[in-house]
Amino acid sequence: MSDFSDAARGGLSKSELEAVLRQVGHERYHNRHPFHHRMTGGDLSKAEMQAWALNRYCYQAVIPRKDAMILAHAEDPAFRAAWRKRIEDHDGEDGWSGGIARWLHLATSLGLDAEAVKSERLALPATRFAVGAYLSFCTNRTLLEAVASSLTEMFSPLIIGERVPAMLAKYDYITEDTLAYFSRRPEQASRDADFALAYVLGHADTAERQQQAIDALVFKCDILWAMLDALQHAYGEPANIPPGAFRPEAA
Ligand SMILES: O=C(O)c1cc(C(=O)O)c2c(n1)C(=O)C(=O)c1cc(C(=O)O)[nH]c1-2
Repeated sequence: MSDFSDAARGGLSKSELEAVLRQVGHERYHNRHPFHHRMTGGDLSKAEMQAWALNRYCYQAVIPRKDAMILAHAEDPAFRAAWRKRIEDHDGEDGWSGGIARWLHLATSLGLDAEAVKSERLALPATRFAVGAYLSFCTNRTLLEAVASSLTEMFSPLIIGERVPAMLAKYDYITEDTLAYFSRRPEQASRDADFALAYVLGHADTAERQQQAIDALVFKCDILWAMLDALQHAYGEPANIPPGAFRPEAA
């Protein structure tokens, strides 16, 4: 396992920087998390699956807001034209015909109440803090760092490829319809990650900026990791459900 805090020392070529970024994902992406392994191993209770969907809704809901922050920081119209597709993917034409609506469908297919999910009231405190940290990172850091923080999407087709077949095989209450959200994501994520990676490789033109890009991706892996830590701590064995958070009987 690497400490990436000094990875750009002396400056890297574009291909070396790309290799470091891919190594960050290889070592730190949330497909390495025990909660993900329990999910793909068929070991989650239905309550844990519901808690995952309910908490993950908060992440989905913040994505277009952080992308709007990125748009606001971008001075190049061509950049904005490319990046705004991400907001359209999540919000759809009318707010409820894109990815957020499909995530809500996933949650309600698991038996959750749509209004309870949308209210985010029952999410874990750590989920709220993690998601809020992502939004403020993209608000307060440079455009390069915000774009680099989206590069976890380079690895999301991998985790989706692990998750979807396992969920269909191991949980009898999960169907293709439940998981419709994921059918479009790998293609969208590859398009978005290719664009973001080209931007980062083109704009991280000093050792300092390269290190900022690496740190941003490490930070984002930490966000995703912290969200699964919180789920495991709250709903795994023994359960430690914080006051006010989702309880299975209240679903
Ligand atoms: O299923 C996943 O594990 C996963 C991971 C990620 C990610 O790596 O950030 C995203 C998504 N899904 C996703 O659906 C999504 O729309 C998305 C947007 C972003 C981003 O940072 O802009 N990440 C992700």
